[in-house]
Amino acid sequence: MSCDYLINNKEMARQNGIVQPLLTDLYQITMAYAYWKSGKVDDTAVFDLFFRTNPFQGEFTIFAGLEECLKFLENFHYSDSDIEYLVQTLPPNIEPEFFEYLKDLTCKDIKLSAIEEGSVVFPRVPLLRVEGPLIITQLLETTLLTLVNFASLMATNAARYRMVAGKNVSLLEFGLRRAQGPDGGLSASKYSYIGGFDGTSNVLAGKMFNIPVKGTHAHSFVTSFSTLDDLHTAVLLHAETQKQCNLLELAVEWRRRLSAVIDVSPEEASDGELAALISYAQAFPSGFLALVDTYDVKRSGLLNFCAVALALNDCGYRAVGIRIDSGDLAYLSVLARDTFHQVAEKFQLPWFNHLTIVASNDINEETILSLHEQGHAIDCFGIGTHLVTCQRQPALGCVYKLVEINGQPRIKLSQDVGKVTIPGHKEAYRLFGADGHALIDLLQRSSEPAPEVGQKVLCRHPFQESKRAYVIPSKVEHLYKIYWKEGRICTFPKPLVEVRERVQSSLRTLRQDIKRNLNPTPYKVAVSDDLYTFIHELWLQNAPIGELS
Ligand SMILES: Nc1ncnc2c1ncn2[C@@H]1O[C@H](COP(=O)(O)OP(=O)(O)OP(=O)(O)O)[C@@H](O)[C@H]1O
Ligand SMILES: O=P(O)(O)OC[C@H]1O[C@H](OP(=O)(O)OP(=O)(O)O)[C@H](O)[C@@H]1O
Ligand SMILES: O=C(O)c1cccnc1
Ligand SMILES: [Mg+2]
Repeated sequence: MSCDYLINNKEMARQNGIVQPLLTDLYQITMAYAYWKSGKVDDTAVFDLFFRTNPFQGEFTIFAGLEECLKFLENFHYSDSDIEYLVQTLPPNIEPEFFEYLKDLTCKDIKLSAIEEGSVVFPRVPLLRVEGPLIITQLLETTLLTLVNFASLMATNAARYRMVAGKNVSLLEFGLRRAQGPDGGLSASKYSYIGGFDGTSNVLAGKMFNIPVKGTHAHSFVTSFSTLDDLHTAVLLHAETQKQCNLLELAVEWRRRLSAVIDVSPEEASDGELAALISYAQAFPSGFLALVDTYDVKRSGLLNFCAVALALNDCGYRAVGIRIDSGDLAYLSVLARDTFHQVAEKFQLPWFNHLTIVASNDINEETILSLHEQGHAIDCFGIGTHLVTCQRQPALGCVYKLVEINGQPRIKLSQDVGKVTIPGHKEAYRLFGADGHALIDLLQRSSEPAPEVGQKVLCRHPFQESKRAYVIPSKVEHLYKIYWKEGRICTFPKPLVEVRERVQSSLRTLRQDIKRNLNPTPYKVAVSDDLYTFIHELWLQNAPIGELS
């Protein structure tokens, strides 16, 4: 606990400065005034934060963003300049006492219950339950939504990439340049890591969240060299003996010798590219990973890379690998691997077989699936645009709905049954079958006893009377923990690596057909018999009876 607290405090100090009470919609503050003016200061409310549909045509979502929500609650306070701004911005008839009220507002009376961050979650099951004074619970709406929506969408997207890539491939997030602004980029890096990426190219994300930072180099580095004369020095000190090696001479000689093995003439290969790779190798002799597609992978890049890698080997270093950023990634990666095998055999260097092949260039889930089908030799995908912009579905639709006020349930009706809210203060349970898989999520009224292992429970579709099933759970998981109460965090969020592990362990509890890419089976979310009756009675009470004329 003390260790968690330290981690938490360290990150707390680095909270994203723009997450603050005014990062909200104006209507939250105008409603707060109207509530205040109509004497609702002591009213208490319960809000549920949930989504209605899984993203990416999938049947699961990963819940993320909880830690940031807790930081927000902890720091919730209107500064003097916030109040000044509101005084200027709201209409002049606002009573000054309202601003005095806002000045003193904190989250000390809020209770926040939530599902553990990194868990698989499903439509309609509240991710957060926020209880407390009506005005403050209302004021939290937009900020909590913005903190949970993108985080969960991103973590889900990343987890889907991890699923299609499989566990033997590394995934790097390269998206900062394409992200929806700086904050979108930072969040994308953080939640990609949670979702199962291995690292990011985003240096600030690395520093802030302790995520491994990784990368190669750009085409501009290669094109900045045009001849071998562009090299300032040819020298590299030997890794062990520290003797001066002439890396340039060695590489040129290796290129000549290799041309027979690889069947490419050294005259075809670019000298500028060779100079660039030598220069990069001098700078990073132990971390030499070269971009090989600037001119022509087959005719230039591979030959130049192998020449520099063998020259480095003469100096006591092992190269790391290559990156391919254009062309047919299946074909070129296999070509590169075949080349490495040939070199390994010819020069008795077994490690050459295992050089890393990184692929990038507009990669998405479908590309990875297609590459797997075709066969490829890629060890690592660098993914930017499609991942961080969630191009396949740019938003998750979490909503924040009032379900109880002053102990009285509230229901929001809609012509669209899917949009009717499930009223009242509820608990959520995950029921597991004998084989260890999650079977169903069950919502109950909080006053009901929890379902028990081995005891038959009637699970009902919330709106379709005929859809119901008995479940005898082998395991019951209560999905909520209280994270915030009496003005403080009471369950500390776990460090990022543990949330990342939680994503994978939680996904393992889902049957394969729920996770498959094409036409996955929906996971069932049900309500208890009691809650079913409660919803429908309240529905009838609230739905006006029409008159036909
Ligand atoms: N073997 C493959 N199977 C399926 N998709 C692939 C394969 N190889 C590459 N791709 C994808 O095909 C697209 C190729 O895009 P595009 O034609 O714009 O790139 P390019 O011409 O190869 O490269 P650039 O324009 O950057 O020089 C990319 O999205 C890439 O990820
Ligand atoms: O393709 P993404 O998934 O977004 O990954 C990031 C891209 O960013 C880099 O180059 P950039 O796209 O800036 O230039 P290039 O496409 O001309 O290489 C890199 O080479 C990738 O192609
Ligand atoms: O390090 C890389 O290779 C990288 C980083 C960002 C974008 N594209 C590539
Ligand atoms: Mg690109």
